[in-house]
Amino acid sequence: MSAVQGAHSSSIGIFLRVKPVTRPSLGLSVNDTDHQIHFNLPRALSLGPVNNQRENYQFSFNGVLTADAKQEEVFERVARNVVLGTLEGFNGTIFAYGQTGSGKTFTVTGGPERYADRGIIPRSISVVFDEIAKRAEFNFLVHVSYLEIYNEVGYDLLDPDRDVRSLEDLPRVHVMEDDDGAAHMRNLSSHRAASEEDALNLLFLGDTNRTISETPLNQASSRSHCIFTVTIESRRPGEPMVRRSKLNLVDLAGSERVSRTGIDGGILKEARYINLSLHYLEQVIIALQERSTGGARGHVPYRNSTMTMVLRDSLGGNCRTVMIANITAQHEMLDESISTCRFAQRVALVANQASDAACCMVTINEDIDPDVVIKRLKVENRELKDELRMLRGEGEDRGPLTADEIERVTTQARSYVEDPSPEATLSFGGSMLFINAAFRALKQAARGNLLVAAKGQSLGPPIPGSQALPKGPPAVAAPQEIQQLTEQIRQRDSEIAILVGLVKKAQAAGFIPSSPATSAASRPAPGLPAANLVASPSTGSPPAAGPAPASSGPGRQSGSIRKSVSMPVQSRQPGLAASQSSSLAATGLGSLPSQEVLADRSRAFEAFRISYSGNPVIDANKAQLKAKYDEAKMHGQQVNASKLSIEKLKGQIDRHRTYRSLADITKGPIDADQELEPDEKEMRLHGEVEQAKGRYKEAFARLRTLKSEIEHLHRLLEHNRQARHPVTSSFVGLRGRAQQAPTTGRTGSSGKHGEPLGG
Ligand SMILES: Nc1ncnc2c1ncn2[C@@H]1O[C@H](COP(=O)(O)OP(=O)(O)OP(=O)(O)O)[C@@H](O)[C@H]1O
Repeated sequence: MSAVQGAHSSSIGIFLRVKPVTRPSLGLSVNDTDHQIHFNLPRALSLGPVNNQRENYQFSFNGVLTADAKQEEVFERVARNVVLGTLEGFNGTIFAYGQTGSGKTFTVTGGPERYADRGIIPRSISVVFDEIAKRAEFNFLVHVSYLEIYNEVGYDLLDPDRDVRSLEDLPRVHVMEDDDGAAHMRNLSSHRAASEEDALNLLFLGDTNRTISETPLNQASSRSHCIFTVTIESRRPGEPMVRRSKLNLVDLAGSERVSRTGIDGGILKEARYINLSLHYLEQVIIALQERSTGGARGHVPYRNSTMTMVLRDSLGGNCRTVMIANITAQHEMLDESISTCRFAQRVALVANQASDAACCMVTINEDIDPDVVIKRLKVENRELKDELRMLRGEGEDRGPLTADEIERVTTQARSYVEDPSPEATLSFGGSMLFINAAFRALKQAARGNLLVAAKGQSLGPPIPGSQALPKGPPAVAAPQEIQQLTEQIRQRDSEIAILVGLVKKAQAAGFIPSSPATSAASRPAPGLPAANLVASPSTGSPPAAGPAPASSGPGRQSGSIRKSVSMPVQSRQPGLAASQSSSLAATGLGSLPSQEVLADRSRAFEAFRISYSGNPVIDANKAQLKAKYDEAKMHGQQVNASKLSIEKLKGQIDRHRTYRSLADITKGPIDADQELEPDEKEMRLHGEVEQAKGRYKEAFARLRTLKSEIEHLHRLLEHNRQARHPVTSSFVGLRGRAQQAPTTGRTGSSGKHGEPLGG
């Protein structure tokens, strides 16, 4: 017998994710093509919450992620659209539901070991900032908050000022409801994240607080809910309309129920939730499901628990919501997996927003920003006052026009005269000062024309403050002038070639990392032979091949190098080496000895290296920096190893407690609210967890210190280079860019949420 339940007309998307196990149950088969999962239970296993007579169960989802699905696929199929929606102003929620150990945290946050294991949160952060970079026409503001709810109490995971040792050290958050029933978190901090790295650092801080604050008895990761929220605000510059949206990424507590069997073994009841608030979540879902399917249920019991209040907008509200049902393919867990699938089917029947919402009725959250409107009205007000004053013929309370203003008026008047279009206008607002200056400029133009007509007879001196308007076609530069300029350009190219050579040498010597910018810079501009970039510095003569100077080509890289190198301008005459040498000497490089040395780039660089007085200091700093990096790597490995061992131990504790709960049940009726006291084995495991945490904290604290020491050393190095050697600041600029490239990409993701990886 089988039961098929549909999931396709819902506005809450449901996805199934199956966690890989070494020996998957034969009673479970997943079909990714029709998005279904089948359970086939032998009668003997039909215990616990599983229905008494049925052996086959079948559930449909919007998508099924099999055990071999990678984190990237999960993000693309489940999360990307929701995340993109938040950039358009739609609220979004993604929540993971499933029993303890089924892979919720792995799915939402990610695994601690490999970069590829990053979960939905760090990937969403990347997408948010990538998309922001693409939308230059908008101004964005991103804020992050991280809330943990344990035993109905909310805790702020992002308080940077506290030394967190237990959950109680975290600031408490209170959920308040306004008149419209919307939930507001009092005391939950919200942090500005200006970049992906900022947001990843906040995630890392929250996860660290989450790990450290667990106490042996609360088992917080399994029994608490965590909600990472990204708030996005966007507007076009100067426009009053502002869009605000929220992305909630939710890792729910373990959903397992302790089940019990009636005396006759036939009647099965759900007896006890490990977490009561999930029971209330189910109540809310049932009420919403009844309401969505036209049932009589009017009241939705959101207020019964903190978590349902927080998620109120995501369930039956104005939000694009997706649920991930995490199950494990382990045979012993099939009853819990069926229970998770069944819950997902209920969720799939909930329609968000209005009752007529068969499809997504979620609305964009747009508001008028009163600040912008006020600013605009003030400007309008000022303009109107000016106009009024002009119409009344009142004087302007300012002095005469400045030379720049007169120049601007004259230029505008000239463009006006030159514009053949009958629609051309000349406007200076209400200012009589400007209008008069424009008249003077026009008069001058008219007199100029008369002058031409009168064959060169002047009508008098030009009007002070105005410029003669052009009387003919623009002057063509003299051939000598062109030649002189071409010569200057060639000399510049030679200077650049020398500096590019120096940069390469500096890279080879480990001064600066090689960057695409420098290597691209050393390539010739398109259409130019390579010889163009390595012209002989001793003569400053043009390169043998390639008649066009580098600057005339469209090579953008060459142009950018030119900008970043601050060479003195005097070297307009032949004899580059002399001017080059003096300019270098002026910057602390010492003088480059001769044209002969300069002709050989390796010798020139060596001369530069030796003459550079700051060298030993830099070398010492570099050695120190390397030592710090080595140490950081070691502590990074320690942090990861401790984290892994904490997770393993927690898994053991969970399993041990589950066995004990089941053993209790077989002995007779149990009190649903009574906590299991830890036994000897559990206490021992908790002790080991505490030790691992100690190691984790110690290594993490050292890492933190090292981070600031490393940053400090980097600053010192940059300072040394820039202060002593302004010319090489262009190298530093290149180096800075080369360093930034990876940071803006994935710095924070070198491990789980940016924590360092051992490797
Ligand atoms: N898809 C997966 N691939 C590889 N490892 C996984 C996968 N899913 C989970 N794991 C591993 O299984 C273990 C338990 O997973 P996880 O902590 O994510 O479970 P959970 O459902 O969040 O448990 P809890 O309710 O206790 O928080 C972790 O070591 C995790 O790295």
